[in-house]
Amino acid sequence: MGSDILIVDDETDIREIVSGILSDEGYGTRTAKNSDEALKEIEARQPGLIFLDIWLQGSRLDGLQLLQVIKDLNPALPIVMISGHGNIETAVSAIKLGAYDFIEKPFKADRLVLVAEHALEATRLKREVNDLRTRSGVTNKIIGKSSTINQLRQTIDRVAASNSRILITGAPGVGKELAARSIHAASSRANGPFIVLNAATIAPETMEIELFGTEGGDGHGRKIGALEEAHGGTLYLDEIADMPRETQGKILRVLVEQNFQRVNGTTRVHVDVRIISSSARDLTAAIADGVLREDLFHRLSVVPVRVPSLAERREDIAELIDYFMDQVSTMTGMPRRAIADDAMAVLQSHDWPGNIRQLRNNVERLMILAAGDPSIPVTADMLPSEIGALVPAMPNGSGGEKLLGLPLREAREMFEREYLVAQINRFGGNISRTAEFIGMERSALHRKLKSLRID
Ligand SMILES: Nc1ncnc2c1ncn2[C@@H]1O[C@H](COP(=O)(O)OP(=O)(O)OP(=O)(O)O)[C@@H](O)[C@H]1O
Repeated sequence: MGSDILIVDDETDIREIVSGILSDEGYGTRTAKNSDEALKEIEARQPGLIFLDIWLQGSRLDGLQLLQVIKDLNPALPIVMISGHGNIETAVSAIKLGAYDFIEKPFKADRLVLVAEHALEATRLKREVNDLRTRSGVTNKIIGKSSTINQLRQTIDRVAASNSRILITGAPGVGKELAARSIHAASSRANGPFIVLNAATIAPETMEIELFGTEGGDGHGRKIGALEEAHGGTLYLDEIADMPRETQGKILRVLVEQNFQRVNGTTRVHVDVRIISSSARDLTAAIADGVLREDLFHRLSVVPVRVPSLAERREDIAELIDYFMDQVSTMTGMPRRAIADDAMAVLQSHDWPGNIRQLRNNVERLMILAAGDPSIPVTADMLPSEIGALVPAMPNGSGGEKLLGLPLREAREMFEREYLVAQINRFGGNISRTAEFIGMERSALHRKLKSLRID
């Protein structure tokens, strides 16, 4: 059976006709003659789509009022208004209130079916996009409560409102693109496109086609470039210093003139695009080396924004891990794992040269590889070696991960125990030789071994 459609109209004929046409198409239908019946049906089970008469005579709420109540209950539920001949203005106000579309009486069966199909399809796509966003982690949520990340949030809010060009700097994987997306989402261009062009991943010879598009020829078909696609929105130019110098000159012209020519084109294309650029490189050095044009740098960097590295905000690590666990779990269905104190201590003291991206990858790897019962917390020795390797190893060759989860006194005892056992073994159990080597009196070593409970 197709989706479940609720038809709300005070006229019996209309209810029957609409319901008949839609059930012939394979949809499940229900009907209601007034607002209370409609709300009861929605309460019993949420329909996939509602056809709603604008007037709804003899009803406690008229069509427009009911529309508002339903939209408050569930903003995502699509509603198509049924409008009488001559009240198009009301139908238009219904659309402003959130209705998906309207059909005007008398209507043709084809038109009714088409509108139903479109409304259901649009809702399905919206749901799918949301779902994919959550699964792929492409959300605009900036996680963290550290003062450095709060400062970044404030800067984003401040710069979003202006239309100025922004240059975002920060180490690889710190969240520069996420910051750019957040700026776009908080700006007046939020409903326009956000287009990403990563100069580091595009071959220099195709850069201009990607950026400006082409009229075709030269073995390429016609193609719209990123600048044109971003019209009315934001273009994010990632790794700006990786652009060929010649292209940099052309970008500079676009910034000055707000228009450009497609490759092999003859006319100029006018665009309204906000440019946010970024780089993980030291741009002063890139300018000195002649890699980045200084004039372009100044044009792009009207407002500089720096995203702090993860090592500058270690207090956010626990919350980030929690967030990524949720994300990976939604994405893959794998259960979340609790992190034991010693493992958390290692994760928080790691340097994270790949920043948040590396942390996210490691959380994912951990969830895939941490063997055993999912209800057992992940301990330090279960962490990927990439992270554990930076922790000093213990004398017995095992990783020293556990040490970091302990207070100094216990950590020292643990180390001394492992150290002494290894030395005694090295000297074949000979306490005198061990004492001599480690620089202790024989009697002191005996006392030490006793206090550490080493036989
Ligand atoms: N504060 C944060 N909260 C939640 N997720 C974050 C945060 N910062 C970054 N991420 C996530 O980390 C990953 C890397 O972020 P992003 O791609 O924005 O980094 P980048 O600095 O642009 O990287 P590159 O230097 O490689 O271009 C993304 O999955 C992003 O969603």
